[in-house]
Amino acid sequence: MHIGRTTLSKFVIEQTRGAHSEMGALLIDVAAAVKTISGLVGKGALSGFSGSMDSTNVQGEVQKKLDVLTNEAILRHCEWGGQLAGMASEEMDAPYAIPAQYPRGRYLLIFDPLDGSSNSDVNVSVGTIFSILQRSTAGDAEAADFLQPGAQQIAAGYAIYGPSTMLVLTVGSGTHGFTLDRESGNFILTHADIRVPEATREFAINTSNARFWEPPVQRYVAECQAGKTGVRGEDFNMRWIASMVAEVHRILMRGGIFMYPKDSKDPSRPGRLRLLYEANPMAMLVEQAGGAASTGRGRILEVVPEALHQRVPVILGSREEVERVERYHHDHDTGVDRPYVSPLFAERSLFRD
Ligand SMILES: O=P(O)(O)OC[C@H]1O[C@](O)(COP(=O)(O)O)[C@@H](O)[C@@H]1O
Ligand SMILES: [Mg+2]
Ligand SMILES: [Mg+2]
Repeated sequence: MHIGRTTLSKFVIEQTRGAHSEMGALLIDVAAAVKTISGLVGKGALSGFSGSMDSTNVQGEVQKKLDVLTNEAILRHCEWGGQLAGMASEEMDAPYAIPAQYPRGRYLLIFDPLDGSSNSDVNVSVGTIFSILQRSTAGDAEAADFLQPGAQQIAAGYAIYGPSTMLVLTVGSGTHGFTLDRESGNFILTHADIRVPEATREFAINTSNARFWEPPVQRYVAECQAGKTGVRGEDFNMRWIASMVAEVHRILMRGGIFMYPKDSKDPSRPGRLRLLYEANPMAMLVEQAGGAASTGRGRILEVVPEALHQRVPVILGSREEVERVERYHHDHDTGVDRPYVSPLFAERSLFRD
């Protein structure tokens, strides 16, 4: 495909020809919503929408004004087109029913309208994540219709609102990036067939949670930190933006591993990130780009969902690194590995003679 002048509309019409031709129109509506959100987010403090609301969402998180506005933007752009049986989002307790006056279709759209929203007031990249599933029959969707393993996604993508706005998309045949041309208003294919480098030396994890991690993750991170002096024999670099979209985008561009693993901080939660509208779409994008996405104990895309807002451990990125972390989980679960000993307490450390 000729890079430079292929627009998103042209691309999706070509790629969804046949069984999923109606989905092309839905993706074009999603892209229109992304453009609206890009404008809103890009105004920054001038929009008058900085800061938090008095409300919390279903996960008990204080909603930002932008969480609510971006959610509305996607609902309004996508509800009328006739492709959808329903929508669900991080910001709504239950699925959104398509208003009676609009036609229905067989697709389900589930999204995180503003990912990394804690960053929106500090002018750091945020994003939108979305996943498209299908219902076997047309009609109004219920929550149970969304509870499908990620392997059944028909399409997935994210938008990143950074110095440039990009929409990164898969319809099951590779992962492709489009950059918003602000002059023409078109998304132009600028990153065809993105490939995640297999081996890398960059990791991303919120180390403030280190004491709550399981031993396999403590082992992996300790080995990265030990660098040249440890078993890896090489120095690693670390990044943490606190915006999953920005982390995944960096990994798609230059490799690395991103982890929000299982931890014991809140025993009622098996992880921080949400399966259906954060982990699954990102897992599909990363796998389609040749990377891997795991809970540490299995492929994310094979997790059978039990609830709309279910959380899941996430370890994704360059294949070799993800497989190593999986191996450490396996070693731990089967008792093969030695217990992790903090360097502070190891032989000839601060606390030993
Ligand atoms: O506060 P932490 O632990 O750094 O969490 C950051 C994580 O939370 C998230 O911001 C959650 O997304 P939301 O902003 O959509 O709730 C992820 O993007 C990111 O990986
Ligand atoms: Mg999010
Ligand atoms: Mg969000």
